[in-house]
Amino acid sequence: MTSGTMSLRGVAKYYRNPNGERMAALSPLDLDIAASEFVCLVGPSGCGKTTLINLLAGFDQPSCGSITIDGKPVTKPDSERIMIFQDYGLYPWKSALGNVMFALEAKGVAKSEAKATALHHLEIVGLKDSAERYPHQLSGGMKQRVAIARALAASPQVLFMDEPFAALDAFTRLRLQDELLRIWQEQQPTVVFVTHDLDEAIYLGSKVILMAPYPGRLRKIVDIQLPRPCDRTDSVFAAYRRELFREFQLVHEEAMDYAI
Ligand SMILES: Nc1ncnc2c1ncn2[C@@H]1O[C@H](COP(=O)(O)OP(=O)(O)OP(=O)(O)O)[C@@H](O)[C@H]1O
Repeated sequence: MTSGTMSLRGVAKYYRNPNGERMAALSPLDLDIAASEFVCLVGPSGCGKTTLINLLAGFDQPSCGSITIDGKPVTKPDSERIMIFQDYGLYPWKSALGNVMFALEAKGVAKSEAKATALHHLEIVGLKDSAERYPHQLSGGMKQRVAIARALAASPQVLFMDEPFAALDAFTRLRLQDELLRIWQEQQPTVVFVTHDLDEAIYLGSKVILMAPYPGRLRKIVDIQLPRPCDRTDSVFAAYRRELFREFQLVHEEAMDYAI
Protein backbone atom coordinates (compact mmCIF):
# COMPACT_ATOMS: atom_id res chain seq x y z
CA MET A 1 0.00 0.00 0.00
CA THR A 2 1.47 3.38 -0.93
CA SER A 3 -1.29 5.66 0.36
CA GLY A 4 -1.24 7.66 3.54
CA THR A 5 1.63 10.04 2.65
CA MET A 6 1.23 13.27 4.58
CA SER A 7 2.78 16.63 3.89
CA LEU A 8 2.48 19.73 6.08
CA ARG A 9 3.81 23.10 4.96
CA GLY A 10 3.79 26.18 7.18
CA VAL A 11 0.99 24.71 9.30
CA ALA A 12 0.06 26.71 12.38
CA LYS A 13 -2.93 26.94 14.71
CA TYR A 14 -3.70 30.01 16.78
CA TYR A 15 -6.26 30.57 19.51
CA ARG A 16 -7.20 33.63 21.55
CA ASN A 17 -6.52 33.38 25.26
CA PRO A 18 -9.05 34.88 27.75
CA ASN A 19 -7.24 38.26 27.48
CA GLY A 20 -7.85 38.25 23.75
CA GLU A 21 -4.16 37.72 22.94
CA ARG A 22 -3.21 35.38 20.11
CA MET A 23 -1.65 32.15 21.35
CA ALA A 24 0.10 29.60 19.15
CA ALA A 25 -1.17 26.10 19.96
CA LEU A 26 1.12 25.17 17.06
CA SER A 27 3.67 27.54 15.58
CA PRO A 28 4.39 27.18 11.84
CA LEU A 29 5.81 23.77 11.01
CA ASP A 30 6.79 21.65 8.05
CA LEU A 31 6.54 17.89 8.34
CA ASP A 32 6.57 14.91 5.98
CA ILE A 33 5.19 11.51 6.95
CA ALA A 34 5.77 8.65 4.53
CA ALA A 35 3.15 6.03 3.67
CA SER A 36 3.10 3.16 6.19
CA GLU A 37 5.24 5.05 8.65
CA PHE A 38 4.43 4.71 12.37
CA VAL A 39 4.85 8.17 13.85
CA CYS A 40 4.64 8.82 17.57
CA LEU A 41 4.00 12.35 18.85
CA VAL A 42 5.31 12.87 22.38
CA GLY A 43 5.67 15.91 24.58
CA PRO A 44 4.41 17.55 27.77
CA SER A 45 0.83 18.66 28.24
CA GLY A 46 -0.15 21.61 26.07
CA CYS A 47 2.52 21.18 23.37
CA GLY A 48 -0.08 20.75 20.63
CA LYS A 49 -0.19 16.98 20.10
CA THR A 50 -3.99 16.80 20.00
CA THR A 51 -4.16 19.98 17.94
CA LEU A 52 -1.80 18.46 15.37
CA ILE A 53 -3.55 15.08 15.14
CA ASN A 54 -6.95 16.79 14.82
CA LEU A 55 -5.64 18.89 11.93
CA LEU A 56 -4.21 15.80 10.22
CA ALA A 57 -7.50 13.93 10.66
CA GLY A 58 -9.48 16.85 9.23
CA PHE A 59 -11.46 17.58 12.40
CA ASP A 60 -10.09 21.09 12.46
CA GLN A 61 -8.49 23.47 9.96
CA PRO A 62 -5.10 25.15 10.38
CA SER A 63 -4.98 28.94 10.83
CA CYS A 64 -2.41 28.98 8.03
CA GLY A 65 -0.41 26.59 5.88
CA SER A 66 -1.45 23.47 4.01
CA ILE A 67 -1.92 19.80 4.85
CA THR A 68 -2.18 17.17 2.14
CA ILE A 69 -2.60 13.40 2.31
CA ASP A 70 -1.63 11.61 -0.89
CA GLY A 71 -1.42 15.00 -2.55
CA LYS A 72 -5.00 16.04 -1.72
CA PRO A 73 -5.79 18.83 0.74
CA VAL A 74 -7.29 17.61 4.01
CA THR A 75 -10.60 19.44 4.38
CA LYS A 76 -12.66 16.96 6.40
CA PRO A 77 -12.48 13.50 7.99
CA ASP A 78 -12.34 10.56 5.58
CA SER A 79 -13.68 7.02 6.10
CA GLU A 80 -10.29 5.57 5.07
CA ARG A 81 -8.71 7.43 7.97
CA ILE A 82 -9.83 6.39 11.39
CA MET A 83 -9.34 8.24 14.66
CA ILE A 84 -9.33 6.51 18.03
CA PHE A 85 -10.25 9.10 20.64
CA GLN A 86 -9.27 9.33 24.29
CA ASP A 87 -12.96 9.11 25.22
CA TYR A 88 -13.68 5.97 23.12
CA GLY A 89 -16.42 7.41 20.88
CA LEU A 90 -18.58 4.27 21.16
CA TYR A 91 -22.30 4.21 20.37
CA PRO A 92 -23.98 3.61 23.76
CA TRP A 93 -27.01 1.91 22.16
CA LYS A 94 -24.90 -0.76 20.46
CA SER A 95 -23.17 -3.74 22.06
CA ALA A 96 -19.39 -4.18 21.78
CA LEU A 97 -20.00 -6.47 18.82
CA GLY A 98 -22.51 -4.03 17.29
CA ASN A 99 -20.01 -1.18 17.60
CA VAL A 100 -17.30 -3.10 15.76
CA MET A 101 -19.72 -4.48 13.15
CA PHE A 102 -21.07 -1.01 12.46
CA ALA A 103 -17.66 0.20 11.21
CA LEU A 104 -17.51 -2.74 8.80
CA GLU A 105 -21.10 -2.55 7.57
CA ALA A 106 -20.60 1.18 6.94
CA LYS A 107 -17.85 0.13 4.49
CA GLY A 108 -20.27 -2.23 2.71
CA VAL A 109 -19.12 -5.50 4.30
CA ALA A 110 -21.92 -8.11 4.38
CA LYS A 111 -23.42 -8.81 7.82
CA SER A 112 -22.11 -12.38 8.27
CA GLU A 113 -18.58 -11.40 7.26
CA ALA A 114 -18.78 -8.28 9.42
CA LYS A 115 -19.76 -10.42 12.41
CA ALA A 116 -16.90 -12.87 11.91
CA THR A 117 -14.33 -10.08 11.43
CA ALA A 118 -15.69 -8.15 14.43
CA LEU A 119 -15.51 -11.22 16.68
CA HIS A 120 -11.96 -11.91 15.50
CA HIS A 121 -10.87 -8.37 16.43
CA LEU A 122 -12.71 -8.49 19.76
CA GLU A 123 -10.78 -11.67 20.46
CA ILE A 124 -7.50 -9.90 19.60
CA VAL A 125 -8.23 -7.26 22.26
CA GLY A 126 -9.35 -9.95 24.73
CA LEU A 127 -13.07 -9.12 24.68
CA LYS A 128 -14.70 -11.98 22.79
CA ASP A 129 -16.61 -13.02 25.91
CA SER A 130 -17.92 -9.47 26.37
CA ALA A 131 -19.15 -9.09 22.78
CA GLU A 132 -22.80 -8.75 23.80
CA ARG A 133 -22.18 -6.21 26.55
CA TYR A 134 -23.11 -2.53 26.10
CA PRO A 135 -20.64 0.32 26.74
CA HIS A 136 -22.19 1.16 30.15
CA GLN A 137 -21.46 -2.44 31.22
CA LEU A 138 -17.75 -2.13 30.36
CA SER A 139 -14.85 -0.56 32.27
CA GLY A 140 -12.95 2.38 30.74
CA GLY A 141 -10.14 0.09 29.60
CA MET A 142 -12.62 -2.36 28.05
CA LYS A 143 -14.38 0.46 26.18
CA GLN A 144 -11.05 1.60 24.81
CA ARG A 145 -10.31 -1.95 23.65
CA VAL A 146 -13.64 -2.03 21.79
CA ALA A 147 -12.72 1.26 20.12
CA ILE A 148 -9.35 -0.20 19.12
CA ALA A 149 -10.98 -3.39 17.78
CA ARG A 150 -13.43 -1.26 15.78
CA ALA A 151 -10.64 0.80 14.24
CA LEU A 152 -8.40 -2.18 13.43
CA ALA A 153 -11.25 -4.25 11.98
CA ALA A 154 -11.92 -1.60 9.34
CA SER A 155 -8.31 -1.89 7.98
CA PRO A 156 -7.96 1.87 7.46
CA GLN A 157 -5.22 3.40 5.30
CA VAL A 158 -4.46 5.82 8.10
CA LEU A 159 -4.90 5.31 11.82
CA PHE A 160 -4.88 8.32 14.14
CA MET A 161 -4.55 7.34 17.79
CA ASP A 162 -4.70 9.96 20.55
CA GLU A 163 -3.33 8.31 23.71
CA PRO A 164 -5.31 5.14 22.99
CA PHE A 165 -3.68 3.05 25.72
CA ALA A 166 -3.66 5.66 28.49
CA ALA A 167 -6.58 4.10 30.41
CA LEU A 168 -5.35 0.51 30.19
CA ASP A 169 -3.62 -1.55 32.86
CA ALA A 170 0.08 -2.23 32.25
CA PHE A 171 -0.33 -5.83 31.03
CA THR A 172 -3.16 -5.06 28.61
CA ARG A 173 -1.18 -2.09 27.37
CA LEU A 174 1.91 -4.16 26.58
CA ARG A 175 -0.19 -6.83 24.87
CA LEU A 176 -2.06 -4.30 22.74
CA GLN A 177 1.19 -2.60 21.76
CA ASP A 178 2.30 -5.93 20.30
CA GLU A 179 -1.05 -6.51 18.59
CA LEU A 180 -0.96 -3.04 17.11
CA LEU A 181 2.58 -3.64 15.79
CA ARG A 182 1.54 -6.97 14.33
CA ILE A 183 -1.45 -5.41 12.55
CA TRP A 184 0.66 -2.47 11.37
CA GLN A 185 3.17 -4.89 9.83
CA GLU A 186 0.37 -6.93 8.24
CA GLN A 187 -1.86 -4.13 6.90
CA GLN A 188 0.74 -1.33 6.66
CA PRO A 189 -1.43 1.66 7.48
CA THR A 190 0.20 5.00 8.21
CA VAL A 191 -0.14 5.48 11.96
CA VAL A 192 0.00 8.74 13.92
CA PHE A 193 0.04 7.90 17.61
CA VAL A 194 0.00 10.39 20.49
CA THR A 195 1.49 9.27 23.79
CA HIS A 196 3.05 10.72 26.94
CA ASP A 197 5.11 7.57 27.34
CA LEU A 198 8.59 7.72 25.81
CA ASP A 199 9.13 3.96 26.12
CA GLU A 200 5.87 3.31 24.29
CA ALA A 201 6.91 5.78 21.57
CA ILE A 202 10.29 4.07 21.06
CA TYR A 203 8.73 0.60 21.14
CA LEU A 204 6.07 1.45 18.54
CA GLY A 205 7.34 4.29 16.41
CA SER A 206 9.47 4.18 13.31
CA LYS A 207 9.73 7.91 13.92
CA VAL A 208 9.34 9.75 17.24
CA ILE A 209 8.48 13.44 17.12
CA LEU A 210 9.20 15.25 20.34
CA MET A 211 7.12 18.41 20.74
CA ALA A 212 7.53 21.38 23.10
CA PRO A 213 4.99 23.87 24.49
CA TYR A 214 4.73 27.70 24.70
CA PRO A 215 4.42 27.87 21.77
CA GLY A 216 3.52 24.35 20.60
CA ARG A 217 6.21 23.22 18.17
CA LEU A 218 8.29 20.34 16.86
CA ARG A 219 11.45 20.05 18.92
CA LYS A 220 13.19 16.97 17.58
CA ILE A 221 12.50 14.14 15.14
CA VAL A 222 14.20 10.82 15.84
CA ASP A 223 14.16 7.91 13.38
CA ILE A 224 13.98 4.69 15.37
CA GLN A 225 15.93 1.90 13.76
CA LEU A 226 14.95 -1.20 15.69
CA PRO A 227 13.44 -4.53 14.61
CA ARG A 228 9.70 -4.89 15.38
CA PRO A 229 8.79 -6.02 17.92
CA CYS A 230 12.01 -4.98 19.63
CA ASP A 231 13.66 -5.96 22.88
CA ARG A 232 12.99 -3.28 25.50
CA THR A 233 16.09 -4.34 27.41
CA ASP A 234 18.35 -4.00 24.36
CA SER A 235 21.24 -1.50 24.52
CA VAL A 236 20.06 0.29 21.34
CA PHE A 237 16.62 0.76 22.94
CA ALA A 238 18.37 2.17 26.02
CA ALA A 239 20.37 4.58 23.85
CA TYR A 240 17.17 5.98 22.22
CA ARG A 241 15.66 6.21 25.69
CA ARG A 242 18.62 8.26 26.98
CA GLU A 243 18.51 10.57 23.96
CA LEU A 244 14.77 11.23 24.26
CA PHE A 245 14.70 11.54 28.06
CA ARG A 246 17.48 14.12 27.90
CA GLU A 247 15.52 16.16 25.34
CA PHE A 248 12.30 15.72 27.28
CA GLN A 249 13.96 17.07 30.42
CA LEU A 250 15.10 20.16 28.49
CA VAL A 251 11.54 20.67 27.22
CA HIS A 252 10.23 20.50 30.79
CA GLU A 253 12.82 22.98 31.99
CA GLU A 254 11.84 25.41 29.22
CA ALA A 255 8.15 24.95 30.08
CA MET A 256 8.86 25.67 33.75
CA ASP A 257 10.81 28.80 32.85
CA TYR A 258 7.78 29.95 30.92
CA ALA A 259 5.41 29.23 33.84
CA ILE A 260 7.63 31.25 36.24
N1 LIG B 1 -10.23 25.20 21.42
C1 LIG B 1 -9.22 25.79 22.05
N2 LIG B 1 -9.29 27.07 22.44
C2 LIG B 1 -8.25 27.70 23.05
N3 LIG B 1 -7.08 27.10 23.31
C3 LIG B 1 -6.94 25.81 22.94
C4 LIG B 1 -7.99 25.09 22.30
N4 LIG B 1 -7.55 23.81 22.05
C5 LIG B 1 -6.29 23.76 22.52
N5 LIG B 1 -5.93 24.95 23.06
C6 LIG B 1 -4.63 25.27 23.65
O1 LIG B 1 -3.62 24.88 22.72
C7 LIG B 1 -2.50 24.29 23.39
C8 LIG B 1 -2.25 22.91 22.84
O2 LIG B 1 -3.33 22.05 23.24
P1 LIG B 1 -3.37 20.50 22.88
O3 LIG B 1 -4.63 19.95 23.45
O4 LIG B 1 -3.14 20.34 21.44
O5 LIG B 1 -2.11 19.98 23.68
P2 LIG B 1 -1.66 18.47 24.01
O6 LIG B 1 -0.19 18.42 23.76
O7 LIG B 1 -2.51 17.51 23.27
O8 LIG B 1 -1.97 18.38 25.57
P3 LIG B 1 -2.35 17.10 26.49
O9 LIG B 1 -1.11 16.25 26.52
O10 LIG B 1 -2.62 17.73 27.82
O11 LIG B 1 -3.54 16.43 25.89
C9 LIG B 1 -2.83 24.32 24.89
O12 LIG B 1 -2.23 25.45 25.46
C10 LIG B 1 -4.34 24.44 24.91
O13 LIG B 1 -4.76 25.13 26.07
